[in-house]
Amino acid sequence: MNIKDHIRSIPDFPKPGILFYDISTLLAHAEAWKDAVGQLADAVKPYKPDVLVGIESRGFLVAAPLALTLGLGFVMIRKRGKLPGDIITHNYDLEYGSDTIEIQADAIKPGARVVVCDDLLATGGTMVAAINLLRSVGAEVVAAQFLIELAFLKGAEKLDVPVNSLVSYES
Ligand SMILES: O=P(O)(O)OC[C@H]1O[C@H](OP(=O)(O)OP(=O)(O)O)[C@H](O)[C@@H]1O
Ligand SMILES: Nc1ncnc2[nH]cnc12
Repeated sequence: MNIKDHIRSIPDFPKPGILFYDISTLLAHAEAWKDAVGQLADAVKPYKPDVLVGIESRGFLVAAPLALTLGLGFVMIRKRGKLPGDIITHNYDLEYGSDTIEIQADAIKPGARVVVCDDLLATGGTMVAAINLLRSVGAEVVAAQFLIELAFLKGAEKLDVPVNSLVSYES
């Protein structure tokens, strides 16, 4: 199964000059998606995680089925103001402006081995922020797992954990 055959690229979204890699077509194809989740499971298993974390929102689509497949719990990192109860917040800078992500304070046991999952690695800013947030609650981040890596943006160079992706694009 070639996963790239099920990913659609759409030019000029969300703005002119950006090529958007759309996973809707992969998600809609049960056989291809099952195969992709199996490949993700094979990639993540060697890190022996205690728990998987997904980054809102497309990261949830990757982390939740993967956690079920591996028999692990799944924890959400969400954007500002979405999580109830005691929350730990992390603010981070973007090219223009800033953003905030959050996790529930009791979601991760101190020292837990965590693999963080997202659908796509672009500049790496989102994953750097997620790793910093997880470390602030005592997680041991053992890997970052993606479905897609936009290798030409060199986001992996910003990450100080092992980085895995199922498919990579050079432009
Ligand atoms: O490596 P980066 O440059 O940080 O970009 C990658 C992030 O961008 C996308 O999320 P988006 O903010 O579009 O949110 P969504 O998942 O809710 O669509 C994608 O799902 C990653 O989380
Ligand atoms: N080019 C892209 N395609 C899909 N999702 C993205 N998230 C950030 N950059 C993206």
